[in-house]
Amino acid sequence: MHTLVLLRHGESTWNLENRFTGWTDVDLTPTGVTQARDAGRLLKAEGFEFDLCYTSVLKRAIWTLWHCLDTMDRTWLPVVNRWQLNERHYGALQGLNKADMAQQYGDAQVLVWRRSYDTPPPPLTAEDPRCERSDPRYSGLSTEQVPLTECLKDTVARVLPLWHEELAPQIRSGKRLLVAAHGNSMRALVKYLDGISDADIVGVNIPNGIPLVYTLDVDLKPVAKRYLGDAEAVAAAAAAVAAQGQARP
Ligand SMILES: O=C(O)[C@@H](CO)OP(=O)(O)O
Repeated sequence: MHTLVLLRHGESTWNLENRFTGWTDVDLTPTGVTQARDAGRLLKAEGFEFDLCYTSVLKRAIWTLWHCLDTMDRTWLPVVNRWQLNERHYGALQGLNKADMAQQYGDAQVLVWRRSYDTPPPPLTAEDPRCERSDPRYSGLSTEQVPLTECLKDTVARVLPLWHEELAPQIRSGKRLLVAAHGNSMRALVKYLDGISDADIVGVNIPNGIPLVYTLDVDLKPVAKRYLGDAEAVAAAAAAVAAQGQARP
């Protein structure tokens, strides 16, 4: 048996402002820092140990991992940053308010943009100042690898090769992994691990800063899965994420 822990970043400044974020590199809020440290406390209290950590190249996930590890007194653990763990690219919606968009286009359209498997939001243009193609952290990628928008299917197409080529072999070799990532890069991985259909993934929302623990068999098939902490609080936090895409009453 293997243990894998996934952790969505704590609340970010744009989570608080209810703005589509995607590849925009925004910071944690004080609440987000507290959530990350609480995640570390929960993991430590249950005696979790890790050999290797993975995160994205976006600071809300990086800081979440650092705060979590600091709370566990494990800042010395090796950390690998991979752009493939970045949040799904939100295209031309990046920076816009989710409730405003629901007011303008309707809750159903915003749900399609946020949660459908294969409908991407409208793309950025390459000339848009929000476009990340000239960002030095992506200088090793081809132009096409830096997306102008993504649906979840596109995110799956970059997360799964990382899973098969790096994460899964590390786990098989006996390493205990902690992966700090984002709502939709985690949904991509959860969809694969749990065999969730394209239709059912629409209803899956990942709360901020709560460790999700998988027990995997020798073939890396999940035999158990649980969020740490109070189950009602976890459900309420996931429901709050789902509600972010609704127009204000
Ligand atoms: O804006 C985003 O990048 C993501 C995560 O915060 O939002 P959503 O939950 O709408 O996919």
